[in-house]
Amino acid sequence: MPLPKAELHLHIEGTLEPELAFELAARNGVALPYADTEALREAYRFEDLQSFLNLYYELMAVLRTERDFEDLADAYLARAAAQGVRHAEIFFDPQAHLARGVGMGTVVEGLWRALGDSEATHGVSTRLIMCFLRDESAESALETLDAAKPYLDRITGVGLDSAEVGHPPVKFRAVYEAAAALGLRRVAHAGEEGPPEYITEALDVLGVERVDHGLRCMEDPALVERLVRERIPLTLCPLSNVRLRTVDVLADHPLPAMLDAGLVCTVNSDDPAYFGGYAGDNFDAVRSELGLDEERLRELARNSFTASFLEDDEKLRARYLAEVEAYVF
Ligand code: HPA
Ligand SMILES: [Zn+2]
Repeated sequence: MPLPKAELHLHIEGTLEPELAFELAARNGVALPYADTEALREAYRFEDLQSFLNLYYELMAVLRTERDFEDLADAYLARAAAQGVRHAEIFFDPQAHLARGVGMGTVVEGLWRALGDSEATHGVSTRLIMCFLRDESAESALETLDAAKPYLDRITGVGLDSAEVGHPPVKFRAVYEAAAALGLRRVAHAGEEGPPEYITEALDVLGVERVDHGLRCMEDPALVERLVRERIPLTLCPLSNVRLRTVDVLADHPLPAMLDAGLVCTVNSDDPAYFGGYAGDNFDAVRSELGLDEERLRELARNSFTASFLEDDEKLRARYLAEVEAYVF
């Protein structure tokens, strides 16, 4: 039995495996510019975040109907469950779909067809986090929040993703204020490719409760001290960092130093279909490549549940935490 864990940094569109991409392309009559799944996998050689995002947005063309989003989420939940994920807080990128003529209702209701009964079908509780694309305008983000208003009973929080450099958090001050007023939880990608100042700005201007990635905080000791003091969780994605060349090799990943510094780190998969592994694969990789011992792995699992947005179900959180403490490696 794998170590029980929560996944807090997972883009549902990034779970689109080549096999499912071709299946949905055939079902929807969409032509993909790749001969087969092998040729598509060949394209997974990324130079940086932008080269990944280009492919990530291109492949979304196959997602058209509620059933497509349901199948996508259902496939992810099955894989995640098999790797010990007991709770998943799942990002989605509505602007990438709205731009293709796929409505908010299709996306949210489609995902919900899988998420709504996932505790019963997969043994995985879920939350949905709607992300704004930071390389789109602030007005577009506000329009997206507006389009989501009929579905807020299904959406726990908002996030910020896509191309980071040149798109500082402050650009999204208004939409985060509006989201907070609607009672939504707030997270944001910061310090993946962008500078440590973006992390500070996400905290001070956007009021985020967790930082996605946050890796580059290590360049600013005063920021590390603050993150430790305020117990701000970071959702790290080790295999993603290697594939997007944020770190050269996994053995150089700062995770052990971050844990030693007292940061509340979690380990997640980001876009597992593209980056070579799901949540359990990321745990296995940091165990073998970074030499984390069992108590460090247990700490990461514990952090994943304490950092999760389970305030509306503390009994469930307590049950998960008890599973972590009782786990025998
Ligand atoms: O790793 C990521 N970073 C930023 N935006 C993203 N959108 C999907 N995955 C990512
Ligand atoms: Zn991400």
